[in-house]
Amino acid sequence: MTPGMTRPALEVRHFSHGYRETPVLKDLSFAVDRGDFFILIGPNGSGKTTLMKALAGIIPAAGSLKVLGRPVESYSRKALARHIAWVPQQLPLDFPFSVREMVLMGRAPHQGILGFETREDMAVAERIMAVTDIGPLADRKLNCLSGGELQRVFIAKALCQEPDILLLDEPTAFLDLAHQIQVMDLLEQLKQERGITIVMVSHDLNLAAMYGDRLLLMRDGGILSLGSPNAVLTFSLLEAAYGCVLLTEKSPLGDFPRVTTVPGRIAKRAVNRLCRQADGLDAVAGDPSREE
Ligand SMILES: Nc1ncnc2c1ncn2[C@@H]1O[C@H](COP(=O)(O)OP(=O)(O)OP(=O)(O)O)[C@@H](O)[C@H]1O
Repeated sequence: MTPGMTRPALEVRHFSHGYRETPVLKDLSFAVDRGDFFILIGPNGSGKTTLMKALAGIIPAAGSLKVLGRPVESYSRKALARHIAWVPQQLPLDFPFSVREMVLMGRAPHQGILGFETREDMAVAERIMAVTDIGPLADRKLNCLSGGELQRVFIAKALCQEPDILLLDEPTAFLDLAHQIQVMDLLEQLKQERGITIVMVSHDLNLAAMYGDRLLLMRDGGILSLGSPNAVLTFSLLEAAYGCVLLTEKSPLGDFPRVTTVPGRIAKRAVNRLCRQADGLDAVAGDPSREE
């Protein structure tokens, strides 16, 4: 076994970051195991993107970060890019490049000083464009693509880096349902067949439940919970994080939870019904006019 294979992919110790005076990441410590599908969840503004940017080295953070057992500072920029690839949430639209050119840019960390593409670089790019379903778009300019197509191009560019660790900020945000599953299946396949560690942000708790090995639930710049989907996606933790009622139950698809959003009017009716039951007024059950 290669030295360092047993070390976590990422080790975060006492990570803190603030924008101006406001603390956004508050002393976070955790590790991501190699080959894990690790998903960050949490409400808007809880610090998920900031944490991902700090892991990707885009913004500084106080504390320490080890990548594959080595301090992140010990890597050159190019060496780090051979280990970690990053797909941001906000994708640049204004590049005057074709899809193929953009995907090939992912090969840069593997190229020599002159940056010429080899036959192998071209073959890797073509293979990855095929698996990400963007082959037919190869000659289109980026500014002529839909949001979902652009998202798949940037995922393909990151995969072209052939990284050990893939960081993705809401990679399914602009995708239709079929492409959401296609991208998540592809990430799962990369994890299973190549041992790639996947760290991603998602607002989709059901995708997180179905694909995640471990979930990190953030609230207000801190870690509210870290563990398996069954441990993290509980009624009380989700209510504490999101401040709304979410129905959690065992999924009919496997040993993971299914989370259903509950509209306010239905939550209110359910609470009213429970209150009436507690008061011994069950006779009104079934009379919708009494449920409001
Ligand atoms: N460049 C910035 N300057 C100042 N404050 C920022 C900046 N970027 C983010 N913030 C603030 O930091 C906090 C965390 O933002 P962040 O984008 O990390 O949250 P998030 O959990 O990813 O949110 P979302 O789910 O909405 O994408 C928010 O209060 C946000 O307003």
